[in-house]
Amino acid sequence: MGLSRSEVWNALLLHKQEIETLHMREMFQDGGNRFEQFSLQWGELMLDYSKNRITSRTMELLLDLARSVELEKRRDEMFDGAPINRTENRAVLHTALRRPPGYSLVVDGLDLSTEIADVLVQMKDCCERVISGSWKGYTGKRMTDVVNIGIGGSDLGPCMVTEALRPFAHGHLQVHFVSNIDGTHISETLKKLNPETTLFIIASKTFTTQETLTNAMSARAWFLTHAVERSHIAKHFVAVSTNRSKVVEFGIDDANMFRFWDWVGGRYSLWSSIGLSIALFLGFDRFQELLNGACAMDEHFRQSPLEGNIPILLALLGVWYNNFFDVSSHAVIPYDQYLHRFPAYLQQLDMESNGKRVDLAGNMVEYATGPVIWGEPGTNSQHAFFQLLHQSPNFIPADFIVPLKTQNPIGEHHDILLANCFAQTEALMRGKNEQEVRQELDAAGCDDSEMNMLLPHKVFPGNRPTNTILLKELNPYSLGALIAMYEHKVFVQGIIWGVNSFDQWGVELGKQLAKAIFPEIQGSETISCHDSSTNALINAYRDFKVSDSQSVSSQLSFFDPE
Ligand SMILES: O=P(O)(O)OC[C@H]1O[C@](O)(CO)[C@@H](O)[C@@H]1O
Repeated sequence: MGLSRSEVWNALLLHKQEIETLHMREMFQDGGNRFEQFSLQWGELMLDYSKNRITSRTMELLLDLARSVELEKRRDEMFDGAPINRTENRAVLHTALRRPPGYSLVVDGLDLSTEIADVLVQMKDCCERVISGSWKGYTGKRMTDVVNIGIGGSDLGPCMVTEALRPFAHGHLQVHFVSNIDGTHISETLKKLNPETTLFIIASKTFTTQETLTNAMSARAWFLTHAVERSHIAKHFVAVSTNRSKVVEFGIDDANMFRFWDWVGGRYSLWSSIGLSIALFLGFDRFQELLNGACAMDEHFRQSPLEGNIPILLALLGVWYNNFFDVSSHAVIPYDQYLHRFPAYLQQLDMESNGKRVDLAGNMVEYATGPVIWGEPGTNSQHAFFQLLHQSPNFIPADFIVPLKTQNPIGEHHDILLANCFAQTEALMRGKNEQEVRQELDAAGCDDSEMNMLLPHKVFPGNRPTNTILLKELNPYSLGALIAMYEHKVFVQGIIWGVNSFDQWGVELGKQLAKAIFPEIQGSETISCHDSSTNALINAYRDFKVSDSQSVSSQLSFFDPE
């Protein structure tokens, strides 16, 4: 029977109607300690989910929903290496990358732990050589800069982590990330670099990704204009990939390849050798702490009962709004500038995983799946889109992520930051009702006509749900745990919705069409084989290129409305 026709789904629909009119403000007033009831402490991480539109009955029903899809069994299948990525017939074992040494995991007769340990040793050795300066460039100088060239999972995770953990960096190296095919990205990055002291990491699981290979070739060409000798490439280019033959074909020394495996999904790969840029920036020990934090969260996810399990609770709350309140978006607001890339990272993790319209059997789902994930750090976001969070007709649930310790204790900055954060979740929950606005306007001396004009604009409906995730400190260990927490949240939602969270066929069509359009853009024929819109766009660009190459003035007249 389909999920949306199941008994528990119907019970949730009915329950939603019962509690729909309840306001969280009243729920907090109605005796009992909601915070105690709906919060969890796990090590140095605390989840406060009391500011949600839930009662204890809601949570019982949501937990029943989780049980009805045999969540625990499905979770164990993932950890044990069953081929749960069915459309690609692969296991999903990024969790194996962060297990402690000596933990054996045999899949298809192969002990993965030995392979994983070997690559970690290779990464550690590379880090030690680069950090100590014994890894020398073609003129005998030590490396000062590392450029990670990759895209999607081969960029977003390492980029987010190195930004988040900047205060923990060794200070011996700068890291740069080049992902976009837009030549601006690599050009602006290369401008800052000295070829004699730069190490390029070409990071691509498949080693066939157009953006990464094009950027890598441009980097190699730039390097060779300075270094001249091709043999120098070995000292300045390393690769991270599952595809040895393509790496060698590209011209990277076999010894300079750090491998990983097809059972590591791109968006789950920062724990693998894709994390080399992280390890180089922070030092290998700190990278290991990141793995340890993730491993601790894995154990929490595997062993805690459903009702005390942080990723499961977050996933169920997401399902509650997505499927029963028709909310299709979820905001993530870190109150920490170092986490400024965290929402972008989560977008791929969540949306590439659960943005699916068919279930595992290939049937269309009859309910919403993955929400749109978006966000920006506080307090900047307060001055950008919080207006909508507070007063739009529909509500958008949000996660507030808050490290209690600042790495930059200057003046009162941190106290003001946290005051704002706590005020926002309180305001979103409480709102401001008509009576309160009236009192305020009265006190300000408003007459009746002004009062009536202003009143509706100044009312805040409140009842807008938030989760607050407090971390004692943002450090490698807690960040590892935080990322793993979201990975498992996404996994749980995928299980509930019955989709394959580990493939991404939806990115293929655009890639295929771009391959067809590329030669058309470079040719001399007027294009007429697409729809009229696409033909016109291609032809406009081709015409522009011709006129641009003839004169700068014709370039300007192209945009002239006359
Ligand atoms: O690491 P690769 O193989 O270059 O792929 C990069 C990214 O491209 C995608 O396949 C989507 O286009 C992602 O899933 C992946 O993280």
